[in-house]
Amino acid sequence: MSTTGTGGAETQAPYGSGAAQATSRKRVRVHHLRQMKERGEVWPMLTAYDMYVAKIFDDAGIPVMLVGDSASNNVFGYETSLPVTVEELLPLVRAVTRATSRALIIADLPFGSYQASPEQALAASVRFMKEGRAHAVKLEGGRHYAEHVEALVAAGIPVVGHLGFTPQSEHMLGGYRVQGRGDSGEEILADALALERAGACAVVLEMVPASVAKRVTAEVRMPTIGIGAGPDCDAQVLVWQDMAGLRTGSLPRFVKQYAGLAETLSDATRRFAEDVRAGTFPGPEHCFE
Ligand SMILES: Nc1nc(=O)c2c([nH]1)NC[C@@H]1CN(c3ccc(C(=O)N[C@@H](CCC(=O)O)C(=O)O)cc3)CN21
Ligand SMILES: CC(C)C(=O)C(=O)O
Ligand SMILES: [Mg+2]
Repeated sequence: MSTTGTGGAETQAPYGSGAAQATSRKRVRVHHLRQMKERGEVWPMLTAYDMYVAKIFDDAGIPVMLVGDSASNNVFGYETSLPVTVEELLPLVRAVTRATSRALIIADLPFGSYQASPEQALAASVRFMKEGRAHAVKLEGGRHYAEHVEALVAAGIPVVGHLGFTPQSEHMLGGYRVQGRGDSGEEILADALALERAGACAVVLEMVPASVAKRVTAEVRMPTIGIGAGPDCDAQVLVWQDMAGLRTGSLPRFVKQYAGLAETLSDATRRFAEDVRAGTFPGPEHCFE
């Protein structure tokens, strides 16, 4: 059932440069991630937590979205990543998968839902795949989670790893700090290789020196997804509210703002409030006879 050109459905990634990107309607699958790496195609990724936003990203050609445990901060208003639960994240995952038709949707396993054992990781991941309709899960950690990754992969669940600054371990890491400087860069590479051997399909590298990310990217076959990890990763991810300027105040150095949604929404809100107070909304065109 070949669809396009020379590649056919098995080898032609649904996204990519040129015509394939504009025309394909197929859902991205995990094997496409490695294909994009092999072709040298760098891809964009964003977090998403709800329907309208996920649909905009899907239509804009974002091939992979993450329903991050960063919903803890950016949806639920907790101070850190730690409090958010599977119960809180599941409906967000479900909304994002329901709202999209092309992007691959990754569910982030929250703190406490997988660390205890491969069995615990499997139980949480099955919920995200089954109830959330996610296409892959992500967990934080390196070689110590190789058995967890193996158990998930054996169950048919694609797994993304996450190394460098891992927010669920902020108390162990001593805050929001760059990881892998100096000799510890080797540890990150060793962890990435352990995850790959265990069957991970990609790995997030968060706040590591660009040189370390470049080296890891060269030495693993799975794609690396950078956030504060320099330009040589196979993909780049940002939290969408950071990218779009909905979150204001002091931002991490790795963020680039592409819009000012906070200001736009604040202006709209003030004008609505003004109109209501002045009696100029609703007008006749908003009323029924
Ligand atoms: N909105 C949002 N964006 C994120 O990138 C994000 C979340 N939330 N929540 C979960 C984690 C936490 N992350 C963070 C949080 C803070 C810094 C930060 O303050 N970075 C500073 C200090 C770095 C340093 O001192 O070395 C920076 O300037 O980058 C970085 C990543 C990344 N994740
Ligand atoms: C920043 C990304 C990689 C993440 O883990 C999250 O949003 O939770
Ligand atoms: Mg996360």
